[in-house]
Amino acid sequence: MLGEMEDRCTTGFYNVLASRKAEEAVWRRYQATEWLESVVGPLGISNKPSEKEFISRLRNGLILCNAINKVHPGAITKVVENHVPIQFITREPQPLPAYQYFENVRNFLVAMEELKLPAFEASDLERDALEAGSVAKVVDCVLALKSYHEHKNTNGGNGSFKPSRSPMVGHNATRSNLHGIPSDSCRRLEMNVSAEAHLSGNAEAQKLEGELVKVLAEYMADTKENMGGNFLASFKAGDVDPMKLFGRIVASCLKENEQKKFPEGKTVLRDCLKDSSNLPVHLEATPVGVDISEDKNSKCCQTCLSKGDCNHRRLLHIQERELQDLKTLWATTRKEFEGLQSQLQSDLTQCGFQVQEMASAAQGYQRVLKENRILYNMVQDLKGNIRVYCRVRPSFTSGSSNAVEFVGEDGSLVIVDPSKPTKDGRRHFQFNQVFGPTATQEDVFDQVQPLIRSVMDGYNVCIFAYGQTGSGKTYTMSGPSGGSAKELGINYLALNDLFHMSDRRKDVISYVIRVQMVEIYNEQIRDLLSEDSSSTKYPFKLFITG
Ligand SMILES: Nc1ncnc2c1ncn2[C@@H]1O[C@H](COP(=O)(O)OP(=O)(O)OP(=O)(O)O)[C@@H](O)[C@H]1O
Repeated sequence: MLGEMEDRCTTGFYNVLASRKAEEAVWRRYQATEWLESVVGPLGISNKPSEKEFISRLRNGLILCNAINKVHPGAITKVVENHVPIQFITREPQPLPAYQYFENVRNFLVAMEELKLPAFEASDLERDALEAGSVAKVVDCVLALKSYHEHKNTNGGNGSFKPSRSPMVGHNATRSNLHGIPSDSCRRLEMNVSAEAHLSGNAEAQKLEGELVKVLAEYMADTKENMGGNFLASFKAGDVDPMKLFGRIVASCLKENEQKKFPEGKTVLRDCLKDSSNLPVHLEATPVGVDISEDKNSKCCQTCLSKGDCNHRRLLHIQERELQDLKTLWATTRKEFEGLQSQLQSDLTQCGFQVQEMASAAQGYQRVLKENRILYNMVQDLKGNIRVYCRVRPSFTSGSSNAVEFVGEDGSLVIVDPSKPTKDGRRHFQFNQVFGPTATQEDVFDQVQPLIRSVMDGYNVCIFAYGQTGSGKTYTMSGPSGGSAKELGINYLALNDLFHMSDRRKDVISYVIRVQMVEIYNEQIRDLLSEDSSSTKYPFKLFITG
């Protein structure tokens, strides 16, 4: 029966504290938000934020750094800014890259350490770390900074400052079975929390002790049917040792699962009860979350522990956490770097393939071009190395008898001597092609244009006009003087073509074009471009006319 009562008593006590802790945690979070806004301006979240909102907003460390710099100017010299205007910050802002906000958070934690103010672990700000206690640690830290700020403002920074700790105990706020204790007891446990924040450590402890006594007394009174005369008599007879009973109650508080959330508990209790021979045996035997044996060799730590606190141990713990955070960050960064490296590698390989493809395509193009050129000039050869065309000039006098009797498409021409209309007066000629009196300059050039391309491919070509005076040589080769663009002769059209082709191929080959103009007259060759009229230079390339 006593065991059952102990269990109910313990459960009820926990539930009251859990309920109170939850209320306190909310109130403290609002207090922290309000103070931060008063120091750094609007945070862009509601003034009564949820745990998630609160932590999300502090995650990049910017607000924390700015706040500590306001409280203690110069505490952090370099703050990594996030240039997102406050009005654009959503409830779930885009986080900075991990390494950037880690720098802010780390600088803030170091600055808090230097001010000897309670800090938290960087991992408490992680997105997934919203577990019991992690937000409370951040809130505690902000409120400690707030208290320090107020201390500085009131005392001008004189006198030592002792941050007041959260009055909460490490217990799971979600614990159920709230019905295990009368509801009016719960109500009576509600405290004026704003007044409590100003209580000293001793007064706070005394008040908590008073509340504990009240709860236990009320609970025992409410369960008087279990408190029969035998139980009270056993107290009187000394069968029940009150110290042992209390020890058992406390030991139940420190069950292994609770130890994880309140690892300092055993150390504190050991120190409290070390002079007592009534320390329950099973409390000694209960495994705890923190192994204090590691301190056995350190006299310094033993001394510290005897005072109830060990800064070295706390620092070691913080540094271990930070080391763990750094390891995680390092692993993430290495993974990102490896990803980038393999991406770059595959991009380079891809690039290499594309260059290879382009090179082989260019090679193929050159090969095809060469084949094409060979075939093209072969066709020109097949058409005949020497080609003779005939152009019939239109008659100047209308009505005069025409000597041209027939012009065939196959290049045949029949001439009739008007003075000999018999068979003897008819002469037949065969050319590559015959241009009739109506043929235009363009018709004639179409037939010789393919030869211009052969010139550009390195073949020698000669086009010249031959005929009696007034038959139209100059007209065909140069065009009439003062004529329109349509009447330009072969010389001009061929040169135009040469320059166009040279321009089109300029990326592949550079051409040098030279022009000579000579005249053969009375079997004398004369250079028409030479200033020396007696000059008889005559190696020519393109054409002659005269
Ligand atoms: N196809 C043609 N259509 C119209 N007019 C032409 C044509 N061929 C020649 N003529 C005209 O005939 C005349 C004589 O032509 P052109 O001067 O070209 O002869 P030519 O053979 O160069 O003579 P020469 O040997 O004396 O220099 C010119 O007035 C020219 O304009």
